[in-house]
Amino acid sequence: MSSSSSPGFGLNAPQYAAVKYMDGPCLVLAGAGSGKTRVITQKIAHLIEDCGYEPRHIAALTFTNKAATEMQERIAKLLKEPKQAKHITVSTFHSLGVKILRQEARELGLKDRFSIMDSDDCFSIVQDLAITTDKQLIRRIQTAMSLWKNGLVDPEQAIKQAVTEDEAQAARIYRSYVATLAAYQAVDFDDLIRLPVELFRSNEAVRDKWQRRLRYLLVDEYQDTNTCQYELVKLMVTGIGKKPMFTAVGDDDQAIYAWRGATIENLKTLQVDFPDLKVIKLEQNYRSSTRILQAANAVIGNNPKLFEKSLWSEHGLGDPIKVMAMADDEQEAEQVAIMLSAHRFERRAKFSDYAILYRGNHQARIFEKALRRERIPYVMSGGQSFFDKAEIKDIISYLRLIANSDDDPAFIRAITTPRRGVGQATLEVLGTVAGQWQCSLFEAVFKGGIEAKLTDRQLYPLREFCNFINQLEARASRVGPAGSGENAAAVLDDMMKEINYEHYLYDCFDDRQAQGKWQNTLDFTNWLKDKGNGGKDGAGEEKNLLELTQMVALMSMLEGRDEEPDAVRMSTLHASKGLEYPHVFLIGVEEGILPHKGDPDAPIETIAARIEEERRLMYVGITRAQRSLHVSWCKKRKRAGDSVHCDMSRFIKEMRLDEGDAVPKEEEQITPQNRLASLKALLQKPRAA
Ligand SMILES: Nc1ncnc2c1ncn2[C@@H]1O[C@H](COP(=O)(O)OP(=O)(O)OP(=O)(O)O)[C@@H](O)[C@H]1O
Ligand SMILES: [Mg+2]
Repeated sequence: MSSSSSPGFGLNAPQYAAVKYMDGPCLVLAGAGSGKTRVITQKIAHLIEDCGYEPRHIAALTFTNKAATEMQERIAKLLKEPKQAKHITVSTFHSLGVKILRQEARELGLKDRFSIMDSDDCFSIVQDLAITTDKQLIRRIQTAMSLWKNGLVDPEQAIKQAVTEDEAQAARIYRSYVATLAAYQAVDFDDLIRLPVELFRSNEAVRDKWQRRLRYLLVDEYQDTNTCQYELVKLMVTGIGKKPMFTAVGDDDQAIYAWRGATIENLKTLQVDFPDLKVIKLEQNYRSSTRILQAANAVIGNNPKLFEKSLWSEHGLGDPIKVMAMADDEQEAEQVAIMLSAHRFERRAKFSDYAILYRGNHQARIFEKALRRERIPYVMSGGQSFFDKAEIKDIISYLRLIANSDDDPAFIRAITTPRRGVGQATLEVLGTVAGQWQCSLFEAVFKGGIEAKLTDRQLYPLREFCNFINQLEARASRVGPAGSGENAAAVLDDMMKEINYEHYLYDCFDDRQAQGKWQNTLDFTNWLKDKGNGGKDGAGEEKNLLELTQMVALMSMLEGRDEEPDAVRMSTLHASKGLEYPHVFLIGVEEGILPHKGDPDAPIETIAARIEEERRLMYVGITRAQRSLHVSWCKKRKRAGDSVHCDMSRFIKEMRLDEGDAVPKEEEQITPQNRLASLKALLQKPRAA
């Protein structure tokens, strides 16, 4: 057992050892809540304060932007000079990729103002290339392409490897897709990591430069890196005559991204590739009370073990875990909302102390309604992100076009929202000639010969639009820390005024909708201005409009904005990784949902592997809770209008709850009718610590 006395930095002995270890590569392998992320922040402070590292020579990789922001704030608090924190690269793999690509774009034949396509853009591109509207098919092709990219398989290799006709078709589309992105001067999310890897592999000088730039690397949630990300880490830390300097932390029991190409094998590979890797294990959990931890250990005990681990906590037994069987999903949502409200009242807790966690986004809708009815404020993560809202994407399309006029998808969206007298027929002609001339739509508008293709009346609004974008571009490129004084805020404000977006919204939607949408765009532009000035307290780097645009593209990936009002967090299990909440409601824990039903025709070993991954997801969910955990499942659930019978998830049985962990009888459930009495009863009970 680890000692809980603190040898320094507020850490236990093995944590301290991991922080102090500077002789080479180091892997901290430990269960949930054991302080892995804390080791990373403390180690960064140690590198700066005690080892003479300059902040700009340190890079820490986190799994989400939110985690990165939090980490940077925490490090700032640990430093004698908190301002130094902003010079540390704390980012996701994808943001680091953008940083590298932005500086090395030319080496890759990209302009430095490349666009980043989100998965909707990519969906449309594949749709065009595959000449199909079959959404399932398009998604399958997208997934295949993503796995190829993450596995560092290029189109020619993919074509050669294809066995079935479906694979061959996907591989051919992959080849055209890569060419299309190149024509748009655009990259997709997978490229953000793949391209730096290719660059570092092929260009020793560039790799050397980045190795000198980033001298110590730290990786959080290492178990969820994919082949490509692992390759990037390796390329960044190894070189002839160079001692690899990095610390990775991870937990094989929390690997939940195999479906996106992540591979736990990377944990083993690390030991093979770096034979003198120092492996440190942590066993004390600082997050959860013992009952929660025991349930988590019991569940994950059903998976085969890669590494032996056992977690314990000093927090005492804690509240019993409550399992609730609900009649149906309506009742589940209603009950959870009422119970949460009562629980919060009883504990005098904040809304933000609560999280409602679920397997899939579709489960959230019914809860949103119930929460609204109970007047419980909530924020969503891992669902439809703020940045995926149509109005936000409209504004972003302008920003993207200002940054990169070759970005055809952005061009089409911006020129048609609001409409500027450019019709579909005009755009089709423009698209055809741009294809023939091998140039972007924007470029085609001014190319000699276009007059023969389009009438003056068609051409005029096109040119007016392009001139408008050019003017904004000229101003935007003057924006920035070293700019001539015109800041991102002014350019944004003028742009919003010029396009008269508010007017457009009121034209297209009813007043209430338009108002909501307009408020969203205001929230967005204000947030953007704030980021441009270096964030809330100016703790981050100042950013120009181009950098802001690229940052926004990344935000849409996994998460929402980073503000934290006092609200209940609603999140998918995937998006809850690394986070902790005093009180957690884990909902919809049924066979078919968690574990997810998956493909019934899959071969046995993949079914087994899938159940194991689902079990890890359950483990992640349970271990988010600090003090209380409620688990609910429904006997019936509506699916496509029909009410279908559901069974309790095997994972609930696997929690091996004892008598103390209550399963409330139906008559004990709180209903709107007996609610007052229930609340009174709650208040009369002695309050838990
Ligand atoms: N030595 C310690 N003393 C007191 N509290 C600690 C210590 N180490 C970690 N903690 C606290 O325990 C909680 C969990 O730590 P942390 O988030 O770093 O764990 P983790 O291993 O990264 O968890 P996960 O696997 O879920 O990402 C945090 O609130 C952290 O501040
Ligand atoms: Mg962590």
